[in-house]
Parts: sequence; C-alpha cells; structure tokens
Amino acid sequence: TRSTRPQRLLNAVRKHATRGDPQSVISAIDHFCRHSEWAMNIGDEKGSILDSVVSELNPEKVLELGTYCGYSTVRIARLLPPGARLITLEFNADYAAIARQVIAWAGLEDRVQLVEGASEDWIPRMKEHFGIETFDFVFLDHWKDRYLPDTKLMEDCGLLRKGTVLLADNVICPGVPDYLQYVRNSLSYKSCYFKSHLEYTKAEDGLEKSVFLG
Ligand SMILES: O=C(NCCc1nnc(-c2ccc3[nH]cnc3c2)[nH]1)c1cc(-c2ccc(F)cc2)cc(O)c1O
Ligand SMILES: [Mg+2]
Repeated sequence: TRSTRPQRLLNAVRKHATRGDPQSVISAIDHFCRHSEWAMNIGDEKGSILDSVVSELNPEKVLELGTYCGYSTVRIARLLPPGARLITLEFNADYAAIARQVIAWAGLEDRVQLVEGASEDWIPRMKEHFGIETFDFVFLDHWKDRYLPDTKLMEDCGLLRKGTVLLADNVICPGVPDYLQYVRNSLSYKSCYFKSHLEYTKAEDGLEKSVFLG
C-alpha cells in the first residue's frame, strides 16, 4: 500500500535529522515541506513567532490542540524547562502514531504527553485525569470550527487563569472568523494579531495572541 504524507515526512526526519536534536527535526520537516510535499505544519515563519511567544512566557503547563505530525509540539517542547509539561491532543490515530515517533526522534518525550481523542471529550477531564489546575499557554491548531467552542469549554472548566495566553494558528487561512470575533470583542481577553504567511507559501495567514483577563 502507498505510504501516506505523514509517513513520508517521518522518513525525511529519520533520514536527515539527528536523534535528540530538536532543531534538526524542525529543519528536516521544513525542508521536506518546501522541497518535496506541502504539509499543514505551522512552518518556519509562523514558527518563529510561536517561539518568541513561548520564550517570553516560559510556561510550565502547556496545552496544544491539534498535534498533526508533531512539528509545533517539538518547537514548543524544545523551549520548555525539563520540569514543564506539554499535553497535546490529536484526533486522528494515524497522525498521532507519526507524531509520537517525531517527538521521540527529537528526544522530547519526557516533557510531552500525546493524548488521542476529541478535544471536547478531553478538555473536561484535564483536571482529574492529568492533575492540571490551569494552563499557562494554549496553542490552538486543530479543526478550525473547534477553536471557539473549545475556548468556551476551557473557560467553563476553569482551565484558564488571569494571564493565560491563547495562541491561535490559521486565523486568516483557512480562517476562524467566529473565534476572532469572540476574542477581539470579549472583555475577558486582550488580543493582538501577528501577520505572517500560510506555511511554505506566499498566501497571507497569521496568529492571534489572546491573554485571558479572568
Ligand atoms: O486543518 C488544519 N489543521 C487541523 C489538523 C488537525 N490535527 N488534529 C486535529 C484535531 C485534533 C483534536 C480534535 N478534537 C476534535 N477535533 C480535533 C481535530 N486537527 C490546518 C489546515 C491548513 C490548510 C490551509 C490551507 C489549505 F489549502 C489547506 C489546509 C493549514 C493549517 O496550518 C492547519 O492547521
Ligand atoms: Mg495550522
């Protein structure tokens, strides 16, 4: 049977990246996506913005919605201190299987917990299942029609605290109009837009950073 794009992406990581070296994993995936096959990783341009937000925040408890092949998981986890924890939710079992191997190749499995399933099922279980009180940082990169309902669900489950930062990918392309309208007009958020480009293309896209005010 033909290999899948995520499998070919993992092969490129194994071929070109050094085990235990997260930067080489990031570079191998970016090279594969620029020169072989486009894939929906945040990419190097938006990835640098993600890096600066994470580095400035120095979060202990991180939630990522939408793992895909683990590219942004590796970008975030490589910047976290060893005691910090990143929980990443992936709905698609095939993506999750690839992501586990990418994260392991980068040598970051000790600070990453990949959970398979739907965000709406797992968000209400974060406290009792993972012993999480609140998250310091949430990266939204899953199905675009889930950004808003899951943000409201995190609010309702008490998973956000004064100062929690939400960073949302793809707010222009594919676009999340309902989410943008909410975080930009709600008195509970201070929101700002980082203009960039859709990964590996010239199309406009951007990240929206929203601080929860409690
Ligand atoms: O669909 C995207 N990303 C979502 C994948 C995912 N990986 N995991 C999930 C999940 C995880 C837990 C969930 N719980 C409930 N639904 C869930 C869905 N979703 C996406 C699409 C594009 C894109 C742009 C232009 C195009 F022409 C075609 C495509 C670009 C991007 O940067 C993306 O992130
Ligand atoms: Mg994305």
